[in-house]
Amino acid sequence: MAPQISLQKDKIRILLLEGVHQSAIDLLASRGYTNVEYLKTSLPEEQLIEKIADAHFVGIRSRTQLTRKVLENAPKLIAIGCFCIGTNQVDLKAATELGIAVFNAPYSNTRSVAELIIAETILMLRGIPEKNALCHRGGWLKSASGSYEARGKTLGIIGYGAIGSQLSVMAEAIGMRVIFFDVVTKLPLGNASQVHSMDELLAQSDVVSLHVPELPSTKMMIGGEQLEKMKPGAILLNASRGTVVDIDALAAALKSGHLAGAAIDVFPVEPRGNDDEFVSPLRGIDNALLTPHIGGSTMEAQENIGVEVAEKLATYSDNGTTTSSVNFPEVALPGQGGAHRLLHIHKNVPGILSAINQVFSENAINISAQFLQTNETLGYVVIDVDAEYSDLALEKLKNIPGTLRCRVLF
Ligand SMILES: NC(=O)C1=CN([C@@H]2O[C@H](COP(=O)(O)OP(=O)(O)OC[C@H]3O[C@@H](n4cnc5c(N)ncnc54)[C@H](O)[C@@H]3O)[C@@H](O)[C@H]2O)C=CC1
Ligand SMILES: O=C(O)C(=O)COP(=O)(O)O
Repeated sequence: MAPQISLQKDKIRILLLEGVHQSAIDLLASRGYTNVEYLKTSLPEEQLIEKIADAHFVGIRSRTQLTRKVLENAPKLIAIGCFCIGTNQVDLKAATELGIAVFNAPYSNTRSVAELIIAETILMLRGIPEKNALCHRGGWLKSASGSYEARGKTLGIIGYGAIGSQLSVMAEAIGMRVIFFDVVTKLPLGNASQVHSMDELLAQSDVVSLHVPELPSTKMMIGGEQLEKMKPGAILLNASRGTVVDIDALAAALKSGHLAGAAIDVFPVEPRGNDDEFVSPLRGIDNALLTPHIGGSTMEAQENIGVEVAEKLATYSDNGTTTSSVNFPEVALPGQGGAHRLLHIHKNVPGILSAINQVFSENAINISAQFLQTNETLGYVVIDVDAEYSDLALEKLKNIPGTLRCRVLF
């Protein structure tokens, strides 16, 4: 039977992991949600299952793995807030099948990533990581050999989305030639141009920067073969996802000297928190500039993300609005006035809508407003009724076969 959720705000439990910004807690409090458990790290699966068992909302960043097993053990969960861009850490199929809405912050940290990549481009073209490491060991490598200006060099961007396209504009501003490869035809900004294959991009670029999401099609998209196709002395930058690059092949390409350097922000396996050890085949390679997944970690980005995602969760909780959800049909809902609002999330299969409408006609319940939106998998119906009928309607609605979640808002 689908879980019934209709609670006073102080009974709504919110679990926030991975040290999301204080702005999220403040926003939630300003909307009346104070029952928040706050952890600075992600949790391993078993501990997560324990914590999430009672949670109505969970907030995570890129590290917490919300697997099907975890979600199936979260009977009260209404929505997930990814306080970041990527949603690959969530089993979206499972979330959708379970009627759990997922939200993220698609833009708030994009500028931070693009700025970091510009900085790294310049540092890598000058061989700074290696020179810096030598200085720390008492060495002194004062030499122009292998050091270049960014001006006039070719930057190849793989994935020309929110980050890739901003990077394109910034790179042109320092005099770089920009080419990009994307699976979708994109409007090139400035003088950038789209190339038709990744091989073409790899063959032409002095610096290659990856800005694709983690998808089955992007996993290991840069392996030994692709690294081989890069120009000798080229530089690889990855601030997308660790699984996009074959890290062992990259270590080999750096050790052989085929690549001049790499700046890597994301790794196939990352520590859960700041107290855990970072293990990687790239450790100890001086011309690898390694950063602990901080592409989007600026005060500005984190504060904005905190507000943005907390706002989406609070609004979904308050009135059922799903605008910009990554897996739910999008509905922007007006206030409900004095009515009680029933939210019915169901499998998108034939017959459910008529079963829903039957509940109201058979029980002579007047509907004051009704909203419906579907996507391939889900149907989302919102029905406003007089307060006196909501308990009866809820009871009947949640027993309709195919119901995933049903709750009432007072
Ligand atoms: N290091 C960090 O802290 C951060 C990392 N990220 C990562 O960066 C990724 C990209 O972010 P956005 O630019 O905002 O995403 P986006 O969705 O705006 O752009 C991604 C682009 O990649 C393209 N793409 C997809 N598959 C491709 C393929 N096989 N080959 C070439 N292009 C392909 C898409 O068509 C799209 O244009 C995020 O998904 C996230 O994983 C995002 C923010 C911070
Ligand atoms: O926004 C993203 O996708 C990121 O990778 C940033 O992740 P984070 O919030 O820093 O764990």
